[in-house]
Amino acid sequence: MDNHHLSPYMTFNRKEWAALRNAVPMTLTQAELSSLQGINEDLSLEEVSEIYLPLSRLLNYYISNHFTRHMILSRFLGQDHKTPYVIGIAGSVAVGKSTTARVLQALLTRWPEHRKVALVTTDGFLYPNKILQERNMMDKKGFPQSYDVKKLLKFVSDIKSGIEKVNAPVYSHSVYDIVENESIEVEQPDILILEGLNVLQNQANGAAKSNRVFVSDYVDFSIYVDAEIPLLHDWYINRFLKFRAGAFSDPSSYFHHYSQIPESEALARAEQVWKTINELNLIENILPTKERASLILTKGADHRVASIQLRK
Ligand SMILES: Nc1ncnc2c1ncn2[C@@H]1O[C@H](COP(=O)(O)OP(=O)(O)OP(=O)(O)O)[C@@H](O)[C@H]1O
Ligand SMILES: CC(C)(CO)[C@@H](O)C(=O)NCCC(=O)O
Repeated sequence: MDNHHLSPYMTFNRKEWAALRNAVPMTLTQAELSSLQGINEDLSLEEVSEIYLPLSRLLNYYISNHFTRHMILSRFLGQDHKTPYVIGIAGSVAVGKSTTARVLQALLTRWPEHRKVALVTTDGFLYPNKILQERNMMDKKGFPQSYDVKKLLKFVSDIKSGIEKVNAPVYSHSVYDIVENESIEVEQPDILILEGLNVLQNQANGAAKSNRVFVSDYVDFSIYVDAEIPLLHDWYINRFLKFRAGAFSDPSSYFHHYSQIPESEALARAEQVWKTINELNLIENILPTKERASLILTKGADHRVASIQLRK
C-alpha cells in the first residue's frame, strides 16, 4: 500500500486489495458467481472476487456504522430515524458505471444483514429529447445542463427523508430517450446506489450557479470509476457496435438507422459523437470531480481494475 503523506488517498495495487477480502471471508458459490455473470457476460469472475468482493466488505462496514449512528439518533430524538445509505458511482460514459453498480447491488444484498438495495441511474433525469431539441441541446446530452437537476435533487432528498414510495423516471439507451409513462418505484431501501456521470458535480464543475444544494450532498460514499481516454474511446465504440448489431431487426431502436448504413459510416458517426460530446463532457465536467470521490477504481485493458485509491 502506498500512503504518500501529501495525497488524501491510500493507494492499493490489485494484489494488495484482493488480499483484503480474506479477513472476514465471504465465499460465493459457483452458482452465485454464474448468476452474477448474468449482469454482464464480459465480467470476469476473478474480477468479482478480487475487486468487488473486498469493496463490498468495506462498504458493508461503513453501512453498519451508518445504521448504528442512526439508532443513536433515534434514541436521542425519541422517534424512529432511519435514512438509507447512498452510494454514488460516477465516471465517464462507457467506463462501466452501471455494471459496477449492478455487481455491488448483488454483493451487498448477499451480506448476512440482507439489506434492501435499490439502484437508480441519473440518466432518467435527463430532459426528454423533445425539450433538448427545443433548447438546441441534442449534442449536449450528458452535460450538466441536460439534466433536470431540481427533479433529481427532489428525488434523492425524498429518499433520504424516508418517504415510503419514491418514483424515478427511466431512460432507454436503445430508444435514446426518456421512456414516457414508465418509472421505477423505490420503496424505502436500506441502501440506494445512484449511478451517473453527474453524481459528484457541484458548483465548481458544471452544476447551475443558482444551486446551493448538490446531489453529492446526499451521497454517503462515492466511487469514481476511471480509465485512460483511449480505453474509454474503445469501450464506447464497442458498445455502439453492439447496439447497432442488436438493432438490425428492431425498427424502433435509435440504432436501427445505423444498422442500415455501411459499418464504416456508422463508425465515423460514433467516432464523432465520442469526440464532440462524450470526450468533451468527460474533460470539462466529469474528470474534475474525480478528486472528490471517496474511492477511485482505475481500470486498465479489458476493464481489469489495476489500482484502488481510498480516501484516508
Ligand atoms: N467489469 C467489466 N468487465 C467487462 N466489460 C465491462 C465491465 N464493465 C463494463 N463493461 C462493458 O463496457 C461497456 C460500458 O459499460 P456500462 O454500460 O456499464 O457503462 P456505463 O458507464 O454505465 O455507461 P453509460 O454512462 O453510457 O450508461 C459495456 O459494453 C459493458 O459490457
Ligand atoms: C445517456 C448518457 C448521457 C449517459 O449514460 C450517454 O450514454 C449518452 O447518450 N451520451 C450522448 C451522446 C451519445 O453517446 O450518443
